[in-house]
Amino acid sequence: MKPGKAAMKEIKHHINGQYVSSCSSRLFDNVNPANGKIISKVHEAGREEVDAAVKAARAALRGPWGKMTLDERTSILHKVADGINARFDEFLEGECLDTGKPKSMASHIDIPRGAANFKVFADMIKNVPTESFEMPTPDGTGALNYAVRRPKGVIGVISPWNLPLLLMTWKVGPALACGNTVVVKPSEETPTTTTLLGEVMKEAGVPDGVFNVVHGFGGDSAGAFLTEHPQVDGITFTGEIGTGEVIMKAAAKGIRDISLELGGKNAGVVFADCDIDKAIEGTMRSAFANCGQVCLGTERVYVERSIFDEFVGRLKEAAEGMKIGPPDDAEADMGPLVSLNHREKVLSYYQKAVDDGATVVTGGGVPEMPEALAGGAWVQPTIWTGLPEDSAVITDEIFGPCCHIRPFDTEEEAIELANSLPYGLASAIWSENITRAHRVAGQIEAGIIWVNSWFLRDLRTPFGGSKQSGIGREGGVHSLEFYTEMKNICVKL
Ligand SMILES: NC(=O)c1ccc[n+]([C@@H]2O[C@H](COP(=O)([O-])OP(=O)(O)OC[C@H]3O[C@@H](n4cnc5c(N)ncnc54)[C@H](O)[C@@H]3O)[C@@H](O)[C@H]2O)c1
Ligand SMILES: O=C/C=C/C=C(\O)C(=O)O
Repeated sequence: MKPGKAAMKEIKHHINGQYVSSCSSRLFDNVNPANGKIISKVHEAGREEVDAAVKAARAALRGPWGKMTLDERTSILHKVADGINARFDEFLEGECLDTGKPKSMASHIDIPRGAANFKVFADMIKNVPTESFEMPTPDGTGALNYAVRRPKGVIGVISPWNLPLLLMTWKVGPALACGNTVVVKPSEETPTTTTLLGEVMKEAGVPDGVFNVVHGFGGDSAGAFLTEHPQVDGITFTGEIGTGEVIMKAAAKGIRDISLELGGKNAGVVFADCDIDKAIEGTMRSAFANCGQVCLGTERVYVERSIFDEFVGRLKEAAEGMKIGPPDDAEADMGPLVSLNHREKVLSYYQKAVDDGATVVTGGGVPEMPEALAGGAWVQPTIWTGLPEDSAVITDEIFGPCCHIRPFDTEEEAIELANSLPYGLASAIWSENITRAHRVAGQIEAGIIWVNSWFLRDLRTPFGGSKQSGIGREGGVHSLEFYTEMKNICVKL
């Protein structure tokens, strides 16, 4: 190292309560997508580190964690939440460096939800009852059945890069509340906050081995090694549909349970009787928030013909009014995409839209940014009209700040268009006619429907996708269902 030059930060695995390097010394770059600069070097786990993490997690099931009372365990999880809040600025800095997202957004959504995910599920496991049934027996004395929850065991958690802390804790919170131990493989794009959480766990009194982190990529790397590991009892995954298919195959070996929260191509349906101010504001967020990198986002918008031109004009004006900027810019509405690689994918769809004959209402390219940010993964918010429904731009999840708007004439047509793809994660319906809104909500094939809102989250509600957008539900008691084994005890009286 040259004199005066600070050493590059290294991100290590967190195994059995210790930060450890990879035996292979294989490191990969963690890049700041706002300027293309390397933030840190990340250790890539091989089979050996993954095995050590899984073994630590298994041993911890039988250690102090497994012997704690529910009160002890849940009070530790409250301390984890408090620990995240106490180190709020460090989490915020780490999340925003990894993703480039505006601090104004991450400080309202990502980090607070990271803490809330521990509190909510700690409280839930204490308050949700299990069932019991009394039954008659031929001798007249009867029997009593009662169900108890037991931890599933070692849970493998594979999480994506778009809301790194939020989506990882959405799984780790309930998994630990239910008494499991975890091995987390965060996205290679966003390793920082998951690693920092290891320190918080330790400070909060979570016993060693309960929360482990291994870093690396998916196929033929840490992700695959973890999901294929025979000592992992359950796998919870959020990410792309294609990855979900691979993980499902891995889980089949040894019959391990899975929860899959996958992608989609969500439809917004805007009726002429909507409050158009609310519909524009909500569609803006659903198309462009987090630079369009939200699984619940709306990339297909269907608008009733009588308000189509007004809606397109106003969404264009709103999109053009957005400020694009780096995390520290308090005025910024939108940051960069997560990586230059992902920008290539998004821009390929921007080109495809033009090739397929779209009218580019706004955007369609790369914004001009100041010199210091020129190496970042910036992209313009983009709106199209005029594409045929079979264009890949309409059928594929792009995961960028873009949407296509198409007019419809009848409610039936809108429902048919919304349901036309093999995905079904979320949908947003805009109408002041509440009877119609209920009627349409009941017919749209998606796991999550918002009426006159978007991304309004109550953590007690079922969350997940229908069709190819996922398997299972998390949230509320549904998370408890996945992260516990229900055992029925039948006592002859
Ligand atoms: N339904 C939801 O709740 C939800 C939430 C957020 C994101 N998503 C979806 O996630 C996607 C964006 O995230 P992404 O690009 O990080 O997804 P991704 O599938 O590429 O990666 C997600 C994680 O899986 C790992 N992985 C990749 N290949 C693997 C393999 N063969 N075995 C094991 N692990 C593997 C990655 O390293 C990463 O940690 C979008 O499709 C989005 O819709 C869904
Ligand atoms: O990008 C997808 C966002 C998912 C959000 C949640 O899982 C949540 O709010 O719990």
